[in-house]
Order: sequence, then C-alpha cells, then structure tokens
Amino acid sequence: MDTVWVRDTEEGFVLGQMTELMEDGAEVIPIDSKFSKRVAPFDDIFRAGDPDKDFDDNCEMMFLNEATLLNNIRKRYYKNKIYSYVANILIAVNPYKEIPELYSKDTVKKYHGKSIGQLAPHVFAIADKAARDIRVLKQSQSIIVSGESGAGKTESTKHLLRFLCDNRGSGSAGPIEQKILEANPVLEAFGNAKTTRNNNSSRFGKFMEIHYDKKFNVVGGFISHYLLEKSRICSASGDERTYHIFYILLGGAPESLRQQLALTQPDHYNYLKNGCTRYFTKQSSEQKLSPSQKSAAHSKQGGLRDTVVDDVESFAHLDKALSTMGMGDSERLEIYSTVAAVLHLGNIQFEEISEDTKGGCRVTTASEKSLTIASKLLAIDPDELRQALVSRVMQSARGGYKGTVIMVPLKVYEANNARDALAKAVYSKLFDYIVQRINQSIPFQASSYYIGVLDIAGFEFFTVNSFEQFCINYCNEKLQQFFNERILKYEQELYKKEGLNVPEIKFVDNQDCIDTIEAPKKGIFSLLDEESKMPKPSYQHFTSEVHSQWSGNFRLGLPRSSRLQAHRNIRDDEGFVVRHFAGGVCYQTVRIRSLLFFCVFSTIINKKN
Ligand SMILES: Nc1ncnc2c1ncn2[C@@H]1O[C@H](COP(=O)(O)OP(=O)(O)OP(=O)(O)O)[C@@H](O)[C@H]1O
Repeated sequence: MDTVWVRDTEEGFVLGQMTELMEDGAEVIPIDSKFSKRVAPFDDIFRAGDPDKDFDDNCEMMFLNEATLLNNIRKRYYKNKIYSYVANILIAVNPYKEIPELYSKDTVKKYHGKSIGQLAPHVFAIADKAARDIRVLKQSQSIIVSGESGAGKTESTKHLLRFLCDNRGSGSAGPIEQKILEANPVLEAFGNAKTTRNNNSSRFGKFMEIHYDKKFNVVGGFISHYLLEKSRICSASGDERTYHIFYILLGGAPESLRQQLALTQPDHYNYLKNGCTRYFTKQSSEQKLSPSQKSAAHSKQGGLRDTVVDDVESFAHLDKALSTMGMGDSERLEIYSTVAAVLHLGNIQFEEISEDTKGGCRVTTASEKSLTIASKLLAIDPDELRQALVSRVMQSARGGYKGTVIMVPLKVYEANNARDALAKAVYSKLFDYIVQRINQSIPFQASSYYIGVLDIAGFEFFTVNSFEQFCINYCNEKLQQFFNERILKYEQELYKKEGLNVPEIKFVDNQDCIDTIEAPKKGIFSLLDEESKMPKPSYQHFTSEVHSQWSGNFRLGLPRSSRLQAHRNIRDDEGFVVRHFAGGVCYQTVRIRSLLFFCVFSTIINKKN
C-alpha cells in the first residue's frame, strides 16, 4: 500500500494509504482517523515519500510535487527553519516573530564566502552567492524577491542589503554602506502604509543597486522606484491607512511645526477620516500625544501596536535621516509643507453655482480656509489654484497654429476628480524627489559592477481591480516570462546539451498575454494613450476599443466571463478580463478614468516645477 497525499478542500492535503485502484482514481484511507475514507481522481493524489523527514533543498525529495513541497515547507516552519531551496531559488516563509540568532552578526560572518548548500538555507547564502558571482563571472548580478503582500519581501530585501553592505564579514557597515541602509526608513515613511494584511506594507516597487569598483569595494548605490499606489493618497478605508508620513507629521512633529503647517488630528482630514485614524504608538510614546492630536477613534481605543512602526517616535528618526542625506532645515520644511498641503487640498470642497447656465462650480465658503492654507504651503497663488480646480483649459489648434484659450467650467464631480488628481500628482512628485535626493546622497563616479535587489508587489486580484493592479500584474507577467526563459528553457537546454534523459517540462508561453497589454497600436497601453489624447476621453469608448481590437482572443474577455459573481454585473463597456498566467482578472475601466485626469494635472505640476 502506497503512502500518498490526497487533496482536501479544508486541509490542502491529507496523508493516507492508497487501498484500491480504480479506472480514473483511487480509494484513499487517511492515516488520521478524523478524516473520512475517500475516492479521489489521480490528479488529486500524490506520492508522499517520507513525510516525516524534512529537506534543505526540495529537489532532494524522492517525489517532488505540490503536496510534498508544501509538507516540507510546513515541517520546517514548525522547527523555525523558515528557509528552503529549490536548487538556487530560496523559498522563505514569514515567521511573524523573531527567531533567535537568525540574522545576528555572527550569522552574517558565518555565511560569508560559503557556497549554497554548505550551510542551512538562508537569505544570506543568496546574497553571498551574488557577491561571489560578480567576482568569479565579472558580471553584475540581480536578486528578485517576489511574493504576495505580507510574505516578507521587504524584510528579506533589508537582510540581503545588510549582508551585502557588511564589510567582508566584519559585522559592521562602512560609511557609504551605512547611507544605503539608512535609505530604507525614509522610503518606508513616504511609501509604506498600514493595510489589512501588513502594518508596514510597501505600496511601491523598488530596485536597489549596490555599486562596486574593480576591487569589489562598495562605491555607492542607486534606487529606482515603480508604481507608487496613488489611489491610497486620497482615500483610506476600513482598517487601512494612507501613507505613514501623514500620521508621523500629525502625531510626531513638534508643536511649533504642526502649528506652522496648520495640522490638527487625523479625523479632521477627508483623505484620512474614512480609514483607520489611530496612530501606531508604544506605551512610552502614547504619553507624548496631546488630546488635540488624537482622533476620536484613537482617544477611545488607544494606539495601534506594532514591533516596528511607531508614528510618534518616527518623526525624530526621519528628520535625522533626511539631515544625514544632506537636507537642510529649509528643504526639510518644504517637504513637510508639501505633505501637509496634500491634506489641506483634500479638505477643499465644491458646490454647484445655481445661477451659472454652463453648470460650473465654486469652492465652498467653509473650505476657503483650506484653499488658502494649501496654496500657502505649496507657495502658489490661491486664485490660480482655485481656477485650476474649478475649470479646464481648452485651446483649439488648427494647421499648426494655436487658437484662443478657453476656460471650461467643471461640474462638482469633475472638480473633485481634479482636486484628487492634483493631490496625487503633488505627492507622487514629492516621492520621486525623495528618491532622487537619496540617490544624490549615495553617488558613485564610476562603478564596475552592481548587485541589484528587486522588491516588487506580487500578482494582485481584488474584487475591484483598477489601473494600479493592471500595472502590477503586467509587471508580474513580464517577470514570469523572464522566469520561464531563464529557469525552465535554459535548464532544459542545458540538460539536452549534457545528454541527460530528463522528461520535457511543459510550460505555457505567456507572450500572447504580454502582447495584449504592450503591443504597439492595439495593445491596451497604446489604446489608453490614444484615448487620453482625445478632446473628450471616455472610459466607455476606451473599453469598447479594447474589446473590438482583441475580439475572439483567448487572453481578453468580457466582464461577464469572469468567475466572480461581482464582475458579471459589470457592463461590457465598463471593464475587461485579462487571462494572466496566474488567473483571470477583471479590470474596471471606470477607475481608469482618474488616469485621464491625472494626465491633465501632471502638466500643471510640471509647469510649476
Ligand atoms: N524574516 C522575518 N522575521 C521576522 N518577521 C518578519 C520576517 N519577514 C517579515 N516579517 C514580519 O512580517 C511583516 C511583513 O513583512 P514585509 O513588510 O517584509 O512583507 P512584504 O512582502 O514586503 O509585504 P508588502 O508587499 O505588503 O510590502 C514585517 O513587518 C515583519 O513584522
């Protein structure tokens, strides 16, 4: 009788004995009597090998399949062994607790110069391999960290960087390395937020390069960032919050600065009040908050607790880190003013002008004060800001000549969209600026090699999927293609070359899916680009174009073809389904409309800069 794993809807897999073979399945009696005897198809039955033993490298198992892989990872996890390999790929499980000695200075020292497999699987072994490979192969190296939100990507990235910045196993970092490491808390303040899955979730992707000279000394670094989640700037809902920096300023900035920025408490701001308005505090930092800084929810329920995040204490650390990066008092004040301006912008509200036959709107009297503060903090004329919010500029062009400029009044909902687009553009430009300043603080004149670490969000699929999910999933589609090419195709070619008789591994080429997104002229990006250049862009027209260009293509479908009931009610001209390598995702184009507004407003911001 064979010991097998059989698929189970509750448990994932259940261990059992295969007792009887049938035509298209088998009878399995689970070893644990709390599970019932069952008949399962062959596709749901997997050889188990020795289920009590755990392996450093999953490839060492006699039978490698979905069930044995999961069993091995689980067995190890319960023994605090959170890492395992699949050849050169490291699998990490988030332990959500500190494991003694796992990342200590001694452990760093131990892993320096050791090949993969010499010591237990570890993120340091991957970093060391990259460091040795640039020496041996004389070629730059990159490490891709991938996984769903909360999987531990950012923590793993930090450990990789710490190892790479460690001075040849001395347990300490040199001055340049120190600056590279200090970039993280600054990026986290502006680019991380509390989500339901992760108190410190990175809402942007990054590629961090550590540059080396010919003698393999660290000479500097460079950070590229991608896809900051802009929708979060203007709305937080339920238990989620917007970016940490807003709460750090409100809860941690000195009283004088808060007064200068006209800051009060989180539930006074439209962009914050619909989400969680409590600060992260420790017992000691909670005492430092005055009642006027706390939202009603914070006063009632107290602070949120996390081992790392503390909004009250963070301000001083952030301010110091920005100074270390070479930012003087006035530059830091400009940064804080811009953050505060976004909050005040969000409080500007509009009302219809009943006597206006063109259906225009104006700023409400109650929010005039917010408009004045926002324009003061942004150092722009309040009337110019007002006009930009309640009207749209139109200029005819004929035969290469530009005609008269006409100000078209906006309706209330259009002005709301315009305000939010402006707030998003201001904040995302600020984020670009922060990254640029970090890069200036870790410059390098010349470098021979670099080790890059890519920390980017994994595949996303929510009930409502917008442009942000579209970009993230496109990126993951490209990464999957890279993986297919680099690992599956390349390995199989190697086996062939070496004359090994290994059965061919079949995988689905996802180039056709990538084409639907990026093909020139008919790809979704191209169509969106075209739509945004039209005098009257509309999401319905854009969606119809997508469907007509890709009609009959397997990769693109109508919302009603989605597996999720909620998507089947979406109209044909309100969304489309893309069948990605990881599954179908229904994107709602009503949401993409904000991108069109974004295009208009980024022009204003660029002019201001
Ligand atoms: N190796 C680890 N040891 C201990 N705790 C960890 C480890 N990795 C992650 N954690 C815990 O899990 C939390 C989430 O991890 P992390 O922020 O790295 O996830 P992520 O994959 O980057 O998520 P997101 O995509 O949302 O940014 C961390 O704040 C930390 O508390």
